[in-house]
Amino acid sequence: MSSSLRITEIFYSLQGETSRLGLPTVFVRLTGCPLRCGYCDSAYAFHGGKRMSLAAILEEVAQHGTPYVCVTGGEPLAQAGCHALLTQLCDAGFSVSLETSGHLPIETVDPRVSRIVDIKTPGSGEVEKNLWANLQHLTARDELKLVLVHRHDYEWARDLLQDNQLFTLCPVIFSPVWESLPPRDLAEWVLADKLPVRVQVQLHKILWGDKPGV
Ligand SMILES: C[S@@+](CC[C@H](N)C(=O)[O-])C[C@H]1O[C@@H](n2cnc3c(N)ncnc32)[C@H](O)[C@@H]1O
Ligand SMILES: Nc1nc2[nH]cc(C(=O)O)c2c(=O)[nH]1
Ligand code: SF4
Ligand SMILES: [Mg+2]
Repeated sequence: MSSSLRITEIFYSLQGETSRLGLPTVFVRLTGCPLRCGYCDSAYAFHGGKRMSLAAILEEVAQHGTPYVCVTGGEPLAQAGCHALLTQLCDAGFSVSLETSGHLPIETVDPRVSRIVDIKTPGSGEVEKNLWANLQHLTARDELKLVLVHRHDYEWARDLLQDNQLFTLCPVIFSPVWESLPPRDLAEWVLADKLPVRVQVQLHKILWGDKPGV
């Protein structure tokens, strides 16, 4: 049934990631994910959730009275109805971003949406799930994100970006796995290599800790 979606949570917080960092934002977290990244901070969204109609989701989002909406999960694109949700949010005038694992096709996403496409690293345990064809669909309004577990992930990401000229497609974010890779180490590696990437630490976890609903 594509006119409803399974939803883990809808909440209002500061955007903690991407170039929209710090903006008051409504988050819609869709339930379910076909991947199992070892570091996942949203495993509570793998199962359960509440089935909601698109109209009910739109209504709850609108109640927060803020223009920025981030659709995430779980893996949002794993539910077919996600596309209609994204389009309806854009039609309603919201500025919409989508957090996706890069495992499912992004080219059918409404072009008004800013697509934040994760490239899964070896340290995630899910590197073989990357859908490399997605890279050819990225535009300047999208962002590439690499969440890094350790130095080996950093070198893998750096070499991938350099060998394939990925810096030119869209902004690139390097983010350390929370309380695993020290952010200062990542910062110093990027400075030493002079990489044109943005090092980003999850703002909401600095403010409120690692928990649902923030
Ligand atoms: C929970 S995922 C949901 C969207 C999608 N499944 C994905 O992986 O992009 C949202 C973002 O959080 C990142 N993330 C998950 N756990 C993390 C952690 N422990 N530390 C840093 N980033 C994390 C993911 O890599 C992804 O960029
Ligand atoms: N504040 C806040 N910002 C976020 N940006 C992306 C998130 C996500 O879980 O995808 C997230 C989240 O969970 N909380
Ligand atoms: S793809 Fe995203 S939601 Fe799924 S396990 Fe990985 S980080 Fe978690
Ligand atoms: Mg999160």
